[in-house]
Amino acid sequence: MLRWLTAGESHGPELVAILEGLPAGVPVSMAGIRADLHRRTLGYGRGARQKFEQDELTISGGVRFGLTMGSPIALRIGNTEWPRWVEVMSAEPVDPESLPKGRGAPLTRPRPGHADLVGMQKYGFDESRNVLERASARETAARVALGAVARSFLGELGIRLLAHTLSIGSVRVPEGSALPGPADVEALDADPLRCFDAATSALMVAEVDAAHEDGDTLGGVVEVLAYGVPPGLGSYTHWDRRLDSQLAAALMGIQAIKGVEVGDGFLTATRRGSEAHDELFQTDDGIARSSDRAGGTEGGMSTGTVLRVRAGMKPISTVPHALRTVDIAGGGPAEAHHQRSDVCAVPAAGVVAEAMVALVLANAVLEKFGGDSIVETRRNLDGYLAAIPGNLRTSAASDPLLGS
Ligand SMILES: Cc1cc2nc3c(=O)[nH]c(=O)nc-3n(C[C@H](O)[C@H](O)[C@H](O)COP(=O)(O)O)c2cc1C
Ligand SMILES: C=C(O[C@@H]1CC(C(=O)O)=C[C@@H](OP(=O)(O)O)[C@H]1O)C(=O)O
Repeated sequence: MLRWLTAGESHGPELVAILEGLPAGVPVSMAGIRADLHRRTLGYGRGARQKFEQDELTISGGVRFGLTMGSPIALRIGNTEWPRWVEVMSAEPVDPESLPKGRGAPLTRPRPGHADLVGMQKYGFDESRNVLERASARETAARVALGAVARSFLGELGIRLLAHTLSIGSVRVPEGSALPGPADVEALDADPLRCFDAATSALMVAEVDAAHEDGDTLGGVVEVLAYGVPPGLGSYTHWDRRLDSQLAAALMGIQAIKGVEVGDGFLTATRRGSEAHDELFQTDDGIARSSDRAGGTEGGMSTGTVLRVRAGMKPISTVPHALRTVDIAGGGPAEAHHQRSDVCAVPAAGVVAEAMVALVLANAVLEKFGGDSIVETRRNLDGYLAAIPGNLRTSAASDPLLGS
């Protein structure tokens, strides 16, 4: 089993992440993790902080000479903003009078849609600094770093992931458009909205510009695709063993994600049964499916076809055209606190979603195939695929990367 944990605040000295349970021999490079951290900072509509803050990565355990050792992997991501926040985020007590006027001021006008108000109620704070510091999606940098390691493990087994943007606000990629594949990752990284359809991407840019001009914010939908996933990850035998339930929980665990779909999801619920499922037929090299509406899971297990999951993100809650709230210090109506924020962080949410799917799949792979070294895991996977009788095999056409 894979276990992982993150700690750290948005304006604290650093984020810390630990990943435990990965076999030895998995390649892990600082450059690879940094590349993923960089991808998370991209996207048209992100705020100023992404431009000036650098993710300062340190690997402080579990990796030697570029390979995992089987021991817990410890990652640290320094916040280069820290020098400006040393007093405000001091672990030691400080004299409140000595705090800088702006950054150190109590935040008493909770933002609707953010964690501010309920966080104060729940933890007994009289202003929201302690809440927003941890509720902030800054923490997703730590998850993306962990996801990069999980992705490297999956890559060793021929599993490749990518994320792309399906919609921004009301602008959506046309239904039935071609799916991007592993070879398209560079093009997706280069697109301002991580959108595979150039015409739609241009409309999305205009949608972000319009929201920005209006002092408003936007959400949208991202889709994560995983190629090369073997059949049989997860299980129908119990609710929490289902791969789809684990994927849904992981995606919902990302800040601001309010809906998850597996495959065609809610659209499938509107179809008749005859139009909703993926029919099976025999080919020369195995059983194929006529379509991929299910998104690569049946009965809570991966089918061996491309895995496809979606996450819907609500618009950023720090709205420049400030929302109405109450000032809990003086009582009475007020405008919600606003300094700076992203107009739209959907492309970044896609990169985070990819990391979360990678962590879920890595865990599911280890649960099924185990192994203390990557050689052992690969041997177990190959043995399992080879042992599936010929009349039950999935056609390679279902997912060219799987090739079984
Ligand atoms: C990548 C990413 C970037 C975000 N950037 C901001 C931001 O700049 N300002 C903001 O108010 N919320 C931002 N959010 C959303 C908040 O983190 C989120 O609204 C908050 O945690 C409450 O959402 P919840 O109700 O889903 O927990 C971002 C979320 C993600 C995933
Ligand atoms: C710092 C990141 O995202 C932050 C997520 C975030 C929020 O409320 O979630 C609010 C913003 O932080 P601040 O209010 O300090 O500008 C974003 O910049 C990051 O993703 O690295």
